[in-house]
Amino acid sequence: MKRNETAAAPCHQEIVALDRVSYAYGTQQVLNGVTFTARERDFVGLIGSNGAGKTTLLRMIVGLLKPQQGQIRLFGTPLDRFKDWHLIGYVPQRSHFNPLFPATVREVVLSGLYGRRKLLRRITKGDADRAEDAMKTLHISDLAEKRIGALSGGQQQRVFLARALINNPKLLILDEPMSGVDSETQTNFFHLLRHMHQHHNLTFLMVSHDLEMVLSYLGHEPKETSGKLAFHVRHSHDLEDCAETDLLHTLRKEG
Ligand SMILES: Nc1ncnc2c1ncn2[C@@H]1O[C@H](COP(=O)(O)OP(=O)(O)OP(=O)(O)O)[C@@H](O)[C@H]1O
Repeated sequence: MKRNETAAAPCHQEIVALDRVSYAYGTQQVLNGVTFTARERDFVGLIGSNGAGKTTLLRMIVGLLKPQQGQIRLFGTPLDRFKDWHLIGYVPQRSHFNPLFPATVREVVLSGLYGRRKLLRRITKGDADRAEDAMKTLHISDLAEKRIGALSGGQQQRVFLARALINNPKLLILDEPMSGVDSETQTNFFHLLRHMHQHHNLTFLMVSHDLEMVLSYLGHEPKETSGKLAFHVRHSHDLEDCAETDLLHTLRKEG
């Protein structure tokens, strides 16, 4: 199939397109004909009550579940042919993380570099430098040797964000990144995301329960709804051109 050619200015390429996507677990229909497009530099908040199908949708977008009907395109390419996974950073739900996992912060951040088929690749000097950069950017360099399970919730969030940013992605997917941490940590983390959205060429797709903070940025009126899911969207126009930026370096320069 050809690249999707819907009207898109050079900086507003289609990033994620859901075209009548449906999914059922057995007889339980969870998603029914979901249609939505996220364009470059949109910040999309995916809001819905417990069981609305948010996680199911994210799992389909990252290729872990296959839609039973409909199609998903990433960066204009149908999902079953999409290979550029380095363009996508993923921040998982912290509650899915096993606190006994025996890895250091540096190892967790480095693991973001491994593409799906590169698990056995050797770590190059460039990889190591990139990890140091990501940790500096997120102010977690002093935690590099600590076991991830020994950190506070807010510190763990930063580690997972550093891991997601290590490849300089174009799309950042976050699954309830602010759950289970205190409100000050939530606010700081969201400010960091907002800053990244306003100043960098990044698209966000975030599942969240923290409605007030998120909706005050994205607006209370959803752009689209589908079943019990609502897509709240804010677009950033800060960058005047489409120049590529090295996210980690520019973020760090901004302090
Ligand atoms: N592996 C599975 N097998 C069977 N049913 C499932 C499975 N995963 C999810 N479900 C069911 O599908 C529905 C949607 O689940 P999903 O996790 O996608 O919702 P959600 O919107 O992310 O919910 P929450 O806000 O509680 O995380 C729920 O009723 C859930 O019980």
